[in-house]
Amino acid sequence: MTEHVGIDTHDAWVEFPIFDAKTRSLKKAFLGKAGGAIGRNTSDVVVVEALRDITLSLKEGDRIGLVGHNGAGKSTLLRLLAGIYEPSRGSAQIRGRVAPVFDLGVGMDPEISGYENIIIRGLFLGQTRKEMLSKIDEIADFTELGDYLEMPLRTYSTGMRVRLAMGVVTSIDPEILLLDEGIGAVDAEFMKKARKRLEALVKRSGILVFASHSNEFLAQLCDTAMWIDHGTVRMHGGIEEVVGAYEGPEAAEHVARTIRELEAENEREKAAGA
Ligand SMILES: Nc1ncnc2c1ncn2[C@@H]1O[C@H](COP(=O)(O)OP(=O)(O)OP(=O)(O)O)[C@@H](O)[C@H]1O
Repeated sequence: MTEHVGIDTHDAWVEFPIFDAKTRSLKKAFLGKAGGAIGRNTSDVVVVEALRDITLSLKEGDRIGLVGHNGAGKSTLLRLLAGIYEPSRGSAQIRGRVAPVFDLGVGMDPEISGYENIIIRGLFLGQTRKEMLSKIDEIADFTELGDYLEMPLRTYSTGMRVRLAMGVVTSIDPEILLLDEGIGAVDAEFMKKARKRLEALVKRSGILVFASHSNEFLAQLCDTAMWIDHGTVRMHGGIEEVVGAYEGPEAAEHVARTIRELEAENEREKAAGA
């Protein structure tokens, strides 16, 4: 039986043709320190091979973090999973309602107020105006933006925009949540609150895929990790193990400590609530 919510990609590639590249002498795929390989396709056009041979299977309850160098392909993978990019080779099958929290500008209008943007972003994510109106007070409370919600969005800082986007996304029950780096722009206290909502959301159903350079955030939100290296999957496993292989033992210890602290905090909250 096919599960209702799931992600399956098979040998998926994403290539960007670059028609104005000045690399006439380029014969073979070239690998730099940052970025995907630069090569040529069958029509001899220069292409950036942002993702190569990505085979990945995620099911309900999976919370996966993406790590890797600049230009490794993390954001491209999120866009592939969001259906923004089609694989140029191979296949990608996404089942479930997807909510991407990146490109914070998408589905938002800088000239209208925070309140109006909450509605607009909800519509962009497939909600009706009526549904959004019934949730708007709760979302407004969650964002803690107060009177700023009456102000045009262009007056907001990055972190304030992320608060708005997180409020909308966690209120609409997406089945697949795709988060990019940008959410690191919120302060520690808000992150704690957002994490609780995200955890609850992922528990209710759902899959989380989160690309970040912050091991702290990764440890807080994910339970497995995938190391993307020059567009390919280098390693997929427990978060501590993958961060350790990518960054070394100190980073792995930081992850382990963060997980222990979270567990202790959850225990304390449980005891206080009992
Ligand atoms: N629209 C595009 N056109 C051409 N090349 C692109 C495009 N988007 C991404 N790339 C290339 O694809 C590769 C992967 O980029 P991507 O943004 O996915 O990396 P990333 O792992 O998210 O990096 P970072 O950690 O720096 O955000 C890079 O080589 C980049 O140059």
